[in-house]
Amino acid sequence: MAKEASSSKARSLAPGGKHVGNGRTASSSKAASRKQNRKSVDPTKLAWSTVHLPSEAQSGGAGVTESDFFNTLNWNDDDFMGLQEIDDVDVVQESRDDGSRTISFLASDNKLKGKQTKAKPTPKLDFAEPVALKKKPKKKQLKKRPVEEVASDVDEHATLDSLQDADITAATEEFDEAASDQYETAADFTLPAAEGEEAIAAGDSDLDLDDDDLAEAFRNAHELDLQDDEEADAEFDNAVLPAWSHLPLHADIKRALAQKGFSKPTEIQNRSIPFALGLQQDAASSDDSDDAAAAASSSRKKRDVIGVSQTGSGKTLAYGLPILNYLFENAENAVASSSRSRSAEDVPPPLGALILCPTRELTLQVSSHLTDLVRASCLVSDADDDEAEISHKKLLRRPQIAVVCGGMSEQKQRRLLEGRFRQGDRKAGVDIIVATPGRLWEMTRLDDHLAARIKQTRFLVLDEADRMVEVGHFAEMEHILNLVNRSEARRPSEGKEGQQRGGDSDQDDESEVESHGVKPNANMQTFIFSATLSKALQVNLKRRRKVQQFTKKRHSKRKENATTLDELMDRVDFRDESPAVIDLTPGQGLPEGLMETKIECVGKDKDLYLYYFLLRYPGRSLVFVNSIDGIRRLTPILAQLNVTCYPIHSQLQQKQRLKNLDRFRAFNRSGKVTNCVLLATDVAARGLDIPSVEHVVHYQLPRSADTYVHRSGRTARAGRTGVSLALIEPKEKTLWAQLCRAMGRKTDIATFPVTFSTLALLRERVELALAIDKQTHEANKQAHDDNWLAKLAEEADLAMSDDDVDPDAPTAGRSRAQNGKAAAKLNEMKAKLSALLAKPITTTGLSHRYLTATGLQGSAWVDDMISNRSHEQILGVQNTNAQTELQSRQVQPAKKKQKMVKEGAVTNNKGKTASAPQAAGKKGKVNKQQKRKSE
Ligand SMILES: Nc1ncnc2c1ncn2[C@@H]1O[C@H](COP(=O)(O)OP(=O)(O)OP(=O)(O)O)[C@@H](O)[C@H]1O
Repeated sequence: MAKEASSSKARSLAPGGKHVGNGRTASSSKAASRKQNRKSVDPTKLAWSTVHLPSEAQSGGAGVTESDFFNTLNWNDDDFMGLQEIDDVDVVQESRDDGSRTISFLASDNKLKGKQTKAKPTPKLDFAEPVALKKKPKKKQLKKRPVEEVASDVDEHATLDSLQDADITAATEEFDEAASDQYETAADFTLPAAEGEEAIAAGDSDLDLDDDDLAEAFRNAHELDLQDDEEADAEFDNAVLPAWSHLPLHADIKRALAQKGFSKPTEIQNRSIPFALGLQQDAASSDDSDDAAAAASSSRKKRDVIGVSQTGSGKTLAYGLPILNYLFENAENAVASSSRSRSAEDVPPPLGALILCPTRELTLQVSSHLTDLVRASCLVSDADDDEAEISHKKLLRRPQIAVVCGGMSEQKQRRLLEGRFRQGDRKAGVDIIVATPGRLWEMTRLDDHLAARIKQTRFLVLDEADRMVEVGHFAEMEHILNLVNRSEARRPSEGKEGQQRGGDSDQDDESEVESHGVKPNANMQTFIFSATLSKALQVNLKRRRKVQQFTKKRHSKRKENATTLDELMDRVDFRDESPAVIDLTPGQGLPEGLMETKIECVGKDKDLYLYYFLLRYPGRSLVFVNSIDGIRRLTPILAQLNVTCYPIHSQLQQKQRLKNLDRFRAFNRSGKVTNCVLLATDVAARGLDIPSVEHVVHYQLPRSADTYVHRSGRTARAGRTGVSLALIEPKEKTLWAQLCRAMGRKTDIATFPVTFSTLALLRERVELALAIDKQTHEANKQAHDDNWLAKLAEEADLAMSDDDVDPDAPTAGRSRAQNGKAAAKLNEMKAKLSALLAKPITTTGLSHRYLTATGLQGSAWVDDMISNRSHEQILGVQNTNAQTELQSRQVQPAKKKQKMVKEGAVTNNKGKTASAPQAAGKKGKVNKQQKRKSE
């Protein structure tokens, strides 16, 4: 075997990347002798140290403040995040005759984390002949610490250079104790972001090593140890999860489900997974049973599925589990076969699944949901250790998921798509791509390799399908679907036989179109899911084969009168002649636990009612506004009123969008839901799964029933309860009636009970906040105009006086004195509002100074205080939640009437509760009449 050795310095600036260098000036004889003492070492045993951010970060060298510095960093690139380095280590690459290579790391003992007495010196990592390692030693009791932590401990006291061998040994002894399993250590080492959910969501958890040689060395290290996992791969005991026992999912997936506490499948999962796995051949919906197409398609084992079920019912796993199951079972085969075919013809390996979602946040969430399950499937518990830990060796074999969406670095997404190194192959590419159509097409059209992978995808998912195919929304969808679609001439609708195939063979139809050197996958399974796929759409999807729709004539006609229905039928090339349709929506697609309610009020009072609701019923509330301008107006007003709110809309930077979502999701230190508001446009209406959202408020009505359903579905998820409140102004009444009609609603929803005396007390606060906002705007505008003028004057080298005002400017004529006056007024209003906000609201008839003087009411309040039931901000009322309030009014109509009268609401002559402005107006009239009488 001819060997040709070369020494290299490797560098990487990727998260989790390493920088190996021997660039130290080693002119001394000491250095020379150190070189002589070098031997081949396991890279995972080296004492890597974390690379810290440049000192500008601390000094603000790149800007005025530290945050300025961070703002100047391009976070879309990798900067120094996660980089680790080591000096004085040689990376030696040796080529063999057969084309394989070996990589070894040469270093002296003092470069290791500890003494190497326990571990055998690592042999050269050999691609061709992996060396079987010793069985994994038992874990020690001491808790494992990540390498970075230990390495930074060392850094704190001295540089590696200056440390004596003994010091290094002492500093790393603790780590050495803990890291008895070298490959778990390696996994910690190479997956520093693996502990952070966000990183996983963004796809950072992969072995994201930029340097090929280094990563290959790690890969080999991992591969060598993979054989150790066999005992953990034991059969799953179905008694642990009896409700899942009828679904033959991979044992590790069942372990993950148990670990996540998903004790039984949700109904959509229960009904759709059997079709996807090929267990059930009749369509789930009974009306399909007489359909000859169903019989025809029974020859096909694994079915295409169209799933419709209410929001929050677990649709992600309904399509995710069959995909993961396929990939878990076929992982090794797929990679092995892909590498074979690649070496022969250089054909890109097929993609496992392509999941298309309408929003960026949803792509991240779907990816995170599936990654979570994949990670949970890799948990192994040691007999000595109660706590299960992730086996990174297992994780390496599991499907990799990458997100492709706008607003984030395209370059990084490209790199993530390459995936990590795996058996017998170089980077085999990720298995699952979760993408928004825009960015995916942008990347695909310039990348034949990616296009070829997509073309062969085994699964295609359209999540929120109705939205995805909405006319004019995702022009790029058409291009992507064209990639995976077979030629139109081969579609079943043209009457050609032979499209149905059982089994999973991907190479049995030679006549299909070829481009990019590959054919679309004849066995691709298509999953289409949404909470709002209309019945008509489902029926037509089932009958699509009967419709002669693919002639060019019809195609052009469709373009003119296209509907969502036609779009979906025309665009998706189901391989299954009659996809299984599982529709579990009883009618409107709203979750069972949702309590809908409304408040009718004049438009200018919406802010007041919103504030009332948010103050009276604290919790996690999602407020939908129709426009970005609306959000920009409301955010500062709520902030003035001390309501913690985070905006989210499409014009916000993606980083900020995600940050705001995270803040909204966050729990406080004691693990409780924080009282906060997410102010959102419909960018957050679909799919987002945020735990414990108690209220959804439609500040403005959506323009379609589907959007109303999706917005409302952000609460009452996964079997929980929640409230959806619509604020309806008079001009929205027609729209509301249309929405109700579209949802097939016969009776209107209940009006939310409002305590008008409390509302009146809040009016002053809201009016002040609005005035402050207006004044601030004016002041800002004035300052902006002044600055502009001053700048022009400065550039022209002119002196400015009060008279030098642009006569055409709207604020023209305002003197400095006037500006000063305005500022003083603004400060005064702010002070007044602060004083109001500092004092809790006191309900009528109650004095918080002289509790005992307020009789029964006061003593009841004291009782409530003692038993912790009183409202924090409104004295005299109990801390009830909106659901209880609504329920109690609905359950006790008689009591409700009484109470409403007591609270100031007026019932009209039809016995219905009057809407708020009506009530307020009538009350005003009544009071005036009484006043006149008494006079
Ligand atoms: N079998 C299960 N048991 C318990 N909880 C589950 C199960 N499957 C999924 N979930 C949980 O249910 C929640 C909602 O799931 P998911 O987001 O998939 O709903 P969805 O139907 O896609 O909602 P939407 O229509 O709004 O997109 C998630 O938090 C998920 O973890």
